[in-house]
Amino acid sequence: MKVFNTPINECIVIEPKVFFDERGYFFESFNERVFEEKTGLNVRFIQDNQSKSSKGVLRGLHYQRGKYQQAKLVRVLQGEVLDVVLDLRKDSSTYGKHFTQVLSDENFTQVYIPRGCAHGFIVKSETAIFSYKCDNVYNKESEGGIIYNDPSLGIDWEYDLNEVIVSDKDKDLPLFINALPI
Ligand SMILES: Cc1cn([C@H]2C[C@H](O)[C@@H](COP(=O)(O)OP(=O)(O)O[C@H]3O[C@@H](C)C(=O)[C@@H](O)[C@H]3O)O2)c(=O)[nH]c1=O
Repeated sequence: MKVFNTPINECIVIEPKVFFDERGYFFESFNERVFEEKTGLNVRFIQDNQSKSSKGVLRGLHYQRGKYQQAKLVRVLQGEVLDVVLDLRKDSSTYGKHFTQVLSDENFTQVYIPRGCAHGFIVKSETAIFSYKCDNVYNKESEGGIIYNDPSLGIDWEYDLNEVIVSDKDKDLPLFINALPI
């Protein structure tokens, strides 16, 4: 497993070691000991989530607030997405900055998203199955979000934004400047 820093503090890209043979492939998608050793992070993941989306579906940008903040370890089981992380930590030198990463069933790449960051993704393939671990439980009342097309963020989703499929909830999210505190 290889670990790479990103332009966002404590946000890490992980490339697992994949073993290919005549049957297909095998890899450890998460190993607590190796994760701790390579990242230096001590995170206890307690919830796993999975979603399936069609091409053009954009989910985000989402975060949970207060005592329900979540760190996430995200990856794609099938298909390809562009993943986006936005730093909302006012005390972070990368506050307001974002980072994008292609995640697919071919690159096996994972992104570790620290607490205090918003997260979203857009599906580039016909469908995509997205899977992620969280270090805190879901809490509806603690949800926060930022509108994906906020011009002040300048996120290049590498997709025609007139064609995206967004939930009603996500269409109503505020601009970054009006976002609820983390
Ligand atoms: C996130 C979540 C949702 N739900 C429910 C609430 C709702 O009825 C249904 C769908 O929820 P949403 O529309 O919020 O799902 P979705 O838009 O996929 O939300 C997710 O987006 C990505 C980008 C993230 O980073 C995740 O943390 C999460 O916020 O599932 C849970 O029961 N547990 C959970 O952990």
